[in-house]
Amino acid sequence: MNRAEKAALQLRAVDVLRMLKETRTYEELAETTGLPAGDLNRYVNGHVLPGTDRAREVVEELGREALAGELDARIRVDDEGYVDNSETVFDQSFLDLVAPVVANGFDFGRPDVVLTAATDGITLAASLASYYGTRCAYAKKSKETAVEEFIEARERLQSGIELTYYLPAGAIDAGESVLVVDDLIRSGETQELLLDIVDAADAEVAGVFALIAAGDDGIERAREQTDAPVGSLTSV
Ligand SMILES: O=P(O)(O)OC[C@H]1O[C@H](OP(=O)(O)OP(=O)(O)O)[C@H](O)[C@@H]1O
Repeated sequence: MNRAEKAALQLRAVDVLRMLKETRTYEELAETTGLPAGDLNRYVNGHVLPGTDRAREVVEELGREALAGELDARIRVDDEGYVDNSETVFDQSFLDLVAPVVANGFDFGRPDVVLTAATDGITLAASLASYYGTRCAYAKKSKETAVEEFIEARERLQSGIELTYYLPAGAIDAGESVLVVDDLIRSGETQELLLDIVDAADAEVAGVFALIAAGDDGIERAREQTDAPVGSLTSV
């Protein structure tokens, strides 16, 4: 890890601690983290940065658990099992905290492109792409007027409706590594279409990630389609 990477990790740990501090006293934060309250106070106030080992623990272990807890608190599930996660996908700052935890906590290789499906996956994909310093692309259910060539993926859904996703052909180049992400995975149909697009582009799958897995079907379906790591931050 070079000096800039160390500094970035230390700053991300401070971001995670600040988020946790919003709903905790320093004593409670000390209990959650196992770190001394005095040190935490200095980190949260920006007087001192946590060392690399501590920073890594905060971001990778504590961060993942804490963010999953925060995510759970933001999810609303209605009587029919439909998930409302607008509190999460509309909060770009929260997703900016999620990105490093996802990138460090799962075994995804560094992608060239983070790919999602419009609409709700876009803010997560943007945070991850920004974290990795790579491009973000999203497939849409309709064709953009001025674009001439598309990569298309079509599927007949369980409901019987036929769904096509379109991605401008230049968005992914052959041989590139693509991390496929979405806010939610339920049946896995959307992820399957995105994986088909990666395949049609002759690109490689770096991984499949969803913030929320509604049941196991979608995750299992994605695992059948790729050997790359597949995971979610939480499940309902
Ligand atoms: O695993 P699946 O069963 O395919 O479900 C997951 C998809 O459903 C939602 O999108 P939706 O199609 O509702 O479009 P939206 O993002 O525009 O709301 C969600 O954002 C995922 O893309």
